[in-house]
Amino acid sequence: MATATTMRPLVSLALPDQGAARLATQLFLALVGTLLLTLSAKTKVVLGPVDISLQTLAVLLIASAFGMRLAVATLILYLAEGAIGLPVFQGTPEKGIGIAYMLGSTGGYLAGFVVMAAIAGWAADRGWDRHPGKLFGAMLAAEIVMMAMGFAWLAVLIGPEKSWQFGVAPFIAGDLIKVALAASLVPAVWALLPKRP
Ligand SMILES: O=C(O)CCCC[C@@H]1SC[C@@H]2NC(=O)N[C@@H]21
Repeated sequence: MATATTMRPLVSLALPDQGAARLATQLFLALVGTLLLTLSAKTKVVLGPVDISLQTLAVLLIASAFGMRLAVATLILYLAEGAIGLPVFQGTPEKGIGIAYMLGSTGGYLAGFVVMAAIAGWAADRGWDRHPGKLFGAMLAAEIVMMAMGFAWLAVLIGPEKSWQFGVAPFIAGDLIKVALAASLVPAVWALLPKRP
């Protein structure tokens, strides 16, 4: 149910108001979102147990364009595709597939993507996607939570020192740039759209 604090995210401009058409469009968007996530996972620089990729940028863009509910559904669909063995993740199929892969070195980030989408989508639902400063703050919080989850799981597997060395330190600068990019892009799209009453 909509509340007084709920604003419509970008995707609402393309969504039918109700009924089967709305559901079908949401399903289509979720599938397109998982394709984008797969492409972003494969756009990578190989480093070691965890590689550099564009996944955080994709998660943040999807979340701020879709809003919390559709973004979380999209991320869950993405994880489900991976769980049944589709090669949608950074290291699939070469480092394994399915649940076995998801319990490996990048499992914490994969779970973290869902929380990241929820935080950034929550901000978009409150109209923060129109303001670069507010959106940057929310996306930075989302990034920190996701990285903490990635770090914690990797620390269980290889210890905290190595987890910091291989799972956090190499990504700080690049991920900050992705956060800044996502936080600028979405408000810029809103600014280009004709003002609605
Ligand atoms: O196996 C996967 O598909 C998940 C890979 C997670 C990569 C993490 S996300 C945060 C950090 N930034 C990057 O560019 N790579 C790592």
